[in-house]
Amino acid sequence: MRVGYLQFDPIFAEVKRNLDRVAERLSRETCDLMVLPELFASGYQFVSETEVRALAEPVPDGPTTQRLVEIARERNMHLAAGLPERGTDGCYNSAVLVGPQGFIGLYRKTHLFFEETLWFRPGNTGFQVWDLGVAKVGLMVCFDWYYPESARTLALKGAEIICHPSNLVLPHCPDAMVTRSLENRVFAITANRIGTEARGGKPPMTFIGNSEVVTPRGKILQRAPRDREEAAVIEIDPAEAANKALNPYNDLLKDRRVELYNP
Ligand SMILES: NC(=O)CCCC(N)=O
Repeated sequence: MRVGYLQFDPIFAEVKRNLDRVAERLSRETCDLMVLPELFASGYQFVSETEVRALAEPVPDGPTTQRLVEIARERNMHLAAGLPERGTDGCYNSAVLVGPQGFIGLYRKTHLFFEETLWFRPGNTGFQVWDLGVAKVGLMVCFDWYYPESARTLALKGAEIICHPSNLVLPHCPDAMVTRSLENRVFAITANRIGTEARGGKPPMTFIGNSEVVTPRGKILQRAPRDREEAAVIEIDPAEAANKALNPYNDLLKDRRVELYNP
């Protein structure tokens, strides 16, 4: 199975331009599953609720999801990507999974970071896994990595690959995802953005790049640079995520002592 990430530098609010550039870049890639960053077509540093509402879109009928479906159909690939979603009860920092057959699923970011808490409602979908046939895939978004329960829940629900659209600004995640993959014996594909945003007189936010694919044994198969756009496609075997046995005496998930975990 060929999977990868598109590390990308969007221009804030230039949704059509960003989508066109992504479509052009993906027209040169062949893979089964490509992960794009969080808020990849809108940008990140919102300055008002009005701005968020203007850029947020319904899922799956909004333009970004529909364009992703078009690309998935044209390129015969699955895409996981982040976008601002306009729900019936407010806006969410969401991610969608689409494929050649169309829209597959929606995830709303559970753990909001920094000023996201001003603009978005906390996600209410919970962590979900979809069986693509070629692999079982789960979604989490950026700051969800800080909570081990995120990747653990996806692993317990059978995810072989965790798609992790991100807009990372802190330095720790790329190394931390090695542990998330190791402790859950899953593949993780983190797709981060690059660039800097400094809007509305706010302090600049610089995104750290370092998108990566990590194996269930914690091996980094590819990590992007900090400050260059990059599309990478790697051959993996999702079945490596099926066996949770560390040795004949230890099974990572079966051996959990849940009765002792409650604080
Ligand atoms: N957009 C985000 O959720 C950033 C999370 C903090 C970090 N890990 O950079």
